[in-house]
This record gives sequence, C-alpha cells and structure tokens, in this order.
Amino acid sequence: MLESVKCVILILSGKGGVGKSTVSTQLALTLKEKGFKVGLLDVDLCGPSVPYILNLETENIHQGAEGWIPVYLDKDQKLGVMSIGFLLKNRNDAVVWRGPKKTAMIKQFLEDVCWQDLDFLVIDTPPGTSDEHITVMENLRQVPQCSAILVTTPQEVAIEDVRKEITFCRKTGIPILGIIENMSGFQCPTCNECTNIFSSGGGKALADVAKVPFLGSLPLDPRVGKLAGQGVAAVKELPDSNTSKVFNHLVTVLTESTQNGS
Ligand SMILES: Nc1ncnc2c1ncn2[C@@H]1O[C@H](COP(=O)(O)OP(=O)(O)OP(=O)(O)O)[C@@H](O)[C@H]1O
Ligand code: SF4
Repeated sequence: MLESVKCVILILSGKGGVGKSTVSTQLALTLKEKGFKVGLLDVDLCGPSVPYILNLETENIHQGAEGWIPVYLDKDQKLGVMSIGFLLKNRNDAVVWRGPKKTAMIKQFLEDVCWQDLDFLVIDTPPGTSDEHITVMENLRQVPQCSAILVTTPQEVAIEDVRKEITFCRKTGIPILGIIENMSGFQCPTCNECTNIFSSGGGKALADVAKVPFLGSLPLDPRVGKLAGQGVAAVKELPDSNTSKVFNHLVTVLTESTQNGS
C-alpha cells in the first residue's frame, strides 16, 4: 500500500548487470543505518537478485489480513524487503510471463504489500524501459515524492543506454536525482587503494551533457557484497571506502530533496 510511503526512489539502468540491484540494496541498507524506515521492492521479475544479495533466499513472504507482509531484515522492522524471488522455489526458475501477467503482478506488488509508514521505498527495476516501468510509473501517482537514480558503468555502450532512461524519465515526468557510475575502478580490500582498470569519468561526462547531477563513482569492492549478505551497510563497516562516501552523499541529497519537496 503506497499511501503509507513518503518517498519512492526508482533505481534504473539502461543495461543489465551494471549493478542496479547492488545500488538498490546498498541504498536501502544505508538509509536504514541512518535511522529511516525503509522498504526495498524488487520488481525485476525476470532476474530478481535482491533476496540473493541480502542472503534472504530461504525466506518466505506471508499473506496477512491486509496484504502481503514483507520479509524484514531486522527485528525492529526498519527494512522490509519484497521480491518475486520469494515466490520462486528456485533462484534459477525463470519467470516467463507475457506483458499482462507481469503488469498484474507488479500492480499487486505496489498495491498489496503492507509497508507500514515508510520514509523511503527503494524500487529495483528491470533493465531498460519496459511494461514493468510503465506500470510502476502509473501506480506512483499517490506517492507524495518520487525520484529516479540512474546507474551506469564507465563503458560507452552502457552510457548510451542511460540516455534512453533519461528520455523516459523526462517523458513520464519523474525527477532525476542523478547518475551513479558503478564499477569505476577497483578498490583493493587490502590497502584501500582504488585503481582505474578501465576508463572512468563517462558517467560524469554524461551527467554534464544531460544536465543532471552526478552522484559519484562506485568502485568494484568485493567487501561491499559480502557485507550486504550479512545485512550490513558499507557506511557502517567501511566508513572510509569510496562506496561509503557515495552513499553518504546520496542520503544527504535525498534528505535535502525530500525537505524541499522536489
Ligand atoms: N561495486 C561493485 N563491487 C563489487 N561487485 C559488484 C559491484 N557492483 C556490482 N557487482 C557485482 O556484479 C554483479 C551484477 O550486479 P547487480 O546484480 O547489482 O547488477 P544488475 O544491474 O542489478 O543486474 P541485472 O540487470 O541482472 O538485475 C553481481 O554479482 C554484483 O555482486
Ligand atoms: S593495491 Fe596494493 S595491497 Fe592491493 S593488491 Fe595491489 S599492491 Fe596489493
């Protein structure tokens, strides 16, 4: 039930595998760490990876009197998670549905989950712009605030795809909070040194051209995925990492934008 949600953040990417689910889960964990009440909704029906990233694969969702009860990461129920992955018996069970069935499932996800007064609902979407995205957008009208974060990698092809996402957001009227460049270099777990293996700076260049804010560069950092599997935010355990700097900045931007009502 979206009436009880103050702000929705859509995580979008033009291409698969650029780290959308990693950003979604890390953002949800960071917001929880900062004291907010958070929901994480995975509407990537064909590749739901949130339960896997958060090590919740054996969990089940339950039908309560008022709708589906999300899986809570913590006993204080500060972070609730909902994903089609909880409904599949096996992670490799592909969901091969036609448009109308997908649309119905997403509508149900948006309307029938008991979120209970959330400060933020982070929605991990499938790559590209599909029926799923349109359904999500159509159902967000009742939410007071909504914005999108675009995830890309430094490579040119991924950036080209993000342009399409920018057009989609502008056509549907959803404010773009900014662009995150993921897999931008490698942060060594031993010495914390960050090395640019490939090119970098493409996300910033695109943000400048498209006139949207650049939110930062996330390096490849194997420690971050491991911590997420334990339900721990990078900002808590790795405060000096580049990942933490980006997510701290992101939370500042988000809180400012919600205070300004934009
Ligand atoms: N910054 C990072 N540091 C280390 N590993 C990362 C990082 N970002 C992503 N990965 C890894 O890359 C893989 C793809 O990431 P992720 O699942 O988040 O991408 P996605 O865009 O959501 O993919 P899909 O389109 O399949 O849903 C995962 O194995 C993830 O652990
Ligand atoms: S960055 Fe430094 S500590 Fe890390 S692998 Fe390279 S040399 Fe070793």
